[in-house]
Amino acid sequence: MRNFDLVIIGTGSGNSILDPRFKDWNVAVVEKGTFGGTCLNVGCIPTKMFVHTADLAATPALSARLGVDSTLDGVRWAEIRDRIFGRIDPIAAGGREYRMHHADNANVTVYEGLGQFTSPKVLQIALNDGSTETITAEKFVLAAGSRVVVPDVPGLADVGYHTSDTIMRLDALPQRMTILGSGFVAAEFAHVFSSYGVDVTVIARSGALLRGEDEDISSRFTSLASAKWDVRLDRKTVRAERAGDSVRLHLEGPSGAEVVDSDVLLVAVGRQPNSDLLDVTAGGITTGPSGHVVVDEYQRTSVDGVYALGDISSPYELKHVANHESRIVQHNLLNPASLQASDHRFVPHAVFTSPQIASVGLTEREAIASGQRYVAATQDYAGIAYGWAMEDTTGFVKLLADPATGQLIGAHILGPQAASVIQPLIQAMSFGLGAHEMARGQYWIHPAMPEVVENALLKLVLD
Ligand SMILES: Cc1cc2nc3c(=O)[nH]c(=O)nc-3n(C[C@H](O)[C@H](O)[C@H](O)COP(=O)(O)OP(=O)(O)OC[C@H]3O[C@@H](n4cnc5c(N)ncnc54)[C@H](O)[C@@H]3O)c2cc1C
Ligand SMILES: NC(=O)c1ccc[n+]([C@@H]2O[C@H](COP(=O)([O-])OP(=O)(O)OC[C@H]3O[C@@H](n4cnc5c(N)ncnc54)[C@H](O)[C@@H]3O)[C@@H](O)[C@H]2O)c1
Repeated sequence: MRNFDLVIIGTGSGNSILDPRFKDWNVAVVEKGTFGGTCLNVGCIPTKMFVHTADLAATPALSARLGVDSTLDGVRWAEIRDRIFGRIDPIAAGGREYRMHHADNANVTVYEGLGQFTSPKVLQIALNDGSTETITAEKFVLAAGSRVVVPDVPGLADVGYHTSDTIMRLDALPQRMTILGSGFVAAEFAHVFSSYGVDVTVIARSGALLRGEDEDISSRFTSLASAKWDVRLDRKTVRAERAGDSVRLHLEGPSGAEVVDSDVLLVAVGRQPNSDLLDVTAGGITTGPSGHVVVDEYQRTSVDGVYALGDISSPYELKHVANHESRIVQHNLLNPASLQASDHRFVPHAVFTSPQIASVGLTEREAIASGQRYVAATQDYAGIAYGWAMEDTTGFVKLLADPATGQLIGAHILGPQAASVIQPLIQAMSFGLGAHEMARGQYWIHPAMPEVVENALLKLVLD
């Protein structure tokens, strides 16, 4: 059994831990799939590259309203797909090559295969070449991420469905696509494929899309989406079958039984942590009810010397969180006498759909549930000069603040460039800048989009 100073399992954010400071450590990296993990290969990066082209494809339909007539002549799917993966795949391959063969990594052994704990700090690896190797180490980093959940719908396994892992590599654009689910992945791919001209049906279990968002955001988005896509709310999916060339879903909803036929079915009902694949229980590592590895503020698991980061331990399932935690684990490995804690106070997210959505801090529902005193203010994009230029009629910024201190406790945006417009609000919350101080303590470029934030801040009625 080979012994290491450090074993890292997973090459998503786990792969960023190693730098020259680890040159004297004997390190093993274990990866069962494509180097670089979810974000690079099947997540954030390719999806946003598709979203950018979808935004372009959607522009002619929007610009006629402003007196600029143009037409969408076509979407060259195969060319878009091959350009995107022609850029990403070599990055993944280059990362693998670097870790496996570059002189910088002379102290690193890469094992390509599935790692599973057999006892505390003992990992058995089923290598891709069919052999098995068992390794052990003083320290471990669990960075094995999460995977797509497939719901238990009778017939689903036999009809041929896609997930976010496969949908971006379709051979050709379908005419009709059904998306089962109503979260991040559903909202982003519905925008991508509908902008390319695909007829999209979205099936939601509950009465709203993106219902984890602030209620005002979720209800505005649900009504905008329902005008563009065939949105079926409050539906239970009871069965799936093939009907000729179509995938048929049998649903039950407010008006009884119905069927939806489409050429392609995308299943997007969430992700689950890979703690079971890794058999962390055999490694003595505690998991919570959701299967996430339990960590303390220093990213330490229940076993001394074993750290975890990213989707395997984080309910946020976001790349910027995995990256932050990876920096914390890196520091704590190198500085055991002065541990740093992760900062999860203000974790933002954005949904790159149309319109974009971005959020940080408490929703109004959460603020009410917390029992704390708060004030809220809303500013429409339509009320600022750049909103006039865009003739935007649906976007808004909603802020929540503590009236006693002036500190922001939540910010929610639906509208153009929401993911960028929200950044100064994240900064203010992270550094404790008061709402009115933020509004009046700096210039706001006129007439630019962030004026929507300035005006929302000024509307907050503080003590
Ligand atoms: C479609 C999609 C779009 C997304 N878009 C965004 C976005 O825009 N912004 C954002 O912040 N987040 C986004 N995310 C989420 C983001 O991709 C994840 O939060 C992030 O990649 C998690 O990183 P990680 O390092 O924890 O895990 P991963 O990147 O998943 O890495 C885990 C690695 O571990 C390997 N592994 C797993 N089990 C084992 C084992 N037993 N043995 C060996 N290797 C193993 C896996 O093969 C994988 O390579 C998106 C996710 C999806 C699916
Ligand atoms: N822009 C981003 O940051 C981004 C983009 C994509 C994904 N992600 C990450 O990936 C994770 C996974 O995304 P996702 O959209 O798959 O999950 P999600 O948790 O965002 O949404 C899943 C949705 O499916 C619904 N659902 C669950 N079971 C169902 C069933 N049996 N039938 C119908 N609906 C069902 C849920 O109610 C929920 O609305 C997200 O949590 C997110 O953190 C992030």
